[in-house]
This record gives sequence, structure tokens and C-alpha cells, in this order.
Amino acid sequence: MTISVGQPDLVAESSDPLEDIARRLLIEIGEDPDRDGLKQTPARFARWWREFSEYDAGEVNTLFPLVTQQGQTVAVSDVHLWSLCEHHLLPFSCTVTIAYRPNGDVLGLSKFARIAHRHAHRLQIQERLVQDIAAEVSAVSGSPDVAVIARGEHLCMSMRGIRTPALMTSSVFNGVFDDDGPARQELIATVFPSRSRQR
Ligand SMILES: Nc1nc2c(ncn2[C@@H]2O[C@H](COP(=O)(O)OP(=O)(O)OP(=O)(O)O)[C@@H](O)[C@H]2O)c(=O)[nH]1
Ligand SMILES: [Zn+2]
Repeated sequence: MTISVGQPDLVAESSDPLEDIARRLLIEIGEDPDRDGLKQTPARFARWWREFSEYDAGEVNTLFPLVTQQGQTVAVSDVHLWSLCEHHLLPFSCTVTIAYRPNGDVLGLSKFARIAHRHAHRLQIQERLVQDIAAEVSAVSGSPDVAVIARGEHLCMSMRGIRTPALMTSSVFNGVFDDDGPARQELIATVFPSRSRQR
């Protein structure tokens, strides 16, 4: 039997593959996974990845019969999300506005955040995040008139690489919001009043 002295053992004692990956990562970056501060880190790493990837946003199908007049725009703004960029597995944070024109029924307010979190809790790029949110709001509400606008900061750009914090805006305008007509202008004026004054 060969005993290596001073080298942490690559083979983890746990049977959890995520813990094994964390242990290997710590060794690869020159750390000792057996030192006191790091002993529990592989288990925490495994819990965090499961918390992220097995996130359950709950039910979103609560619709109420429409009691307001047709043609009303409903916007839920400043929904704050965290997601992970699929290129570097680093976090990006987004502030999202979701708007729609109810088509017979209205969707419960909290359901917009549930939908948004569901799509943020997977490896994403910001352009696809807004598309995915818009598609689910349309599918659940039965309305083709949906707009989603996100502003995000990506740590893969802020803390590594070019190391330049910046804000990225991505948007989807479907149905009545598609052309730059009154519906879109009303939405921008309501949710981003300072920006609409600059037009
Ligand atoms: N369009 C878009 N790009 C993203 C998003 N998240 C990260 N990126 C970019 O994805 C690109 C990946 O580029 P690559 O050249 O393959 O990777 P890299 O060598 O690490 O690039 P740098 O970040 O420039 O160092 C980078 O420009 C990132 O800024 C996103 O949500 N949308
Ligand atoms: Zn990235």
C-alpha cells in the first residue's frame, strides 16, 4: 500500500458526487480540504447546488375572473432575481419588470415572481431569461400581450475577465407591445418615467 504524505486524498469519504467535486476543486486551487475551515465546505457546496437546481417555485395557476375593464395593462416591476450565467457559472442579478394585458382572467400578483424565480434557478443567459418568463406568463394567463424587461449585472464581467461593472438590459415585447405604439409607450412611461421623458 502506498501512503502519500502531505497530499490531501482526492477520494472523498462521502458518496455524494457534488461533495467529491468540491473536494477536488479545493485541491486543484491549492487548498487543503481537510483543514478546519474547509471540512464542511464540500457538504455546503453540495447543498447550495441542490438548493439552486432543485428550487421549487410552487404553483402558478391561480387566475381570477377579470373584474376590471378590458385593455388594462398590469405591470409588476422591480422583481429582484439572482441567476447563474451558463458560461462561467457565476451569478448575475437582475431587476425584472413583467407586464401583460389580461385576457379574460388575471394572474395572482405573487405568481409573476414565482415564474421569474423558476426560470432564474437554472443556468441562463439574460436574453433567454426574459424570453422564458414571457413565454410562461403567456401560457399561464392565456394572453399573447406580454412584455418582460430585465436589467442585470453579471459578476463574470464585473469580478473577472474585463472586470468592468455594467448594466445589461434585455427585453421581450409580444402582442400589443410588439410595435412601438401606445401600449409600449404607456408601459415605458409608467414603469420608467425618467426614461420616457428623455425620448
Ligand atoms: N449576451 C450575453 N452574454 C453573456 C451573458 N452572460 C455572460 N455573457 C458573456 O458571455 C461571453 C462568453 O465569452 P467567451 O469569449 O466564450 O468567454 P471568456 O473568454 O471568458 O470571455 P470574457 O468574459 O470576455 O473574458 C462573455 O462575453 C460574457 O460577458 C448573458 O446573459 N448574455
Ligand atoms: Zn458569464
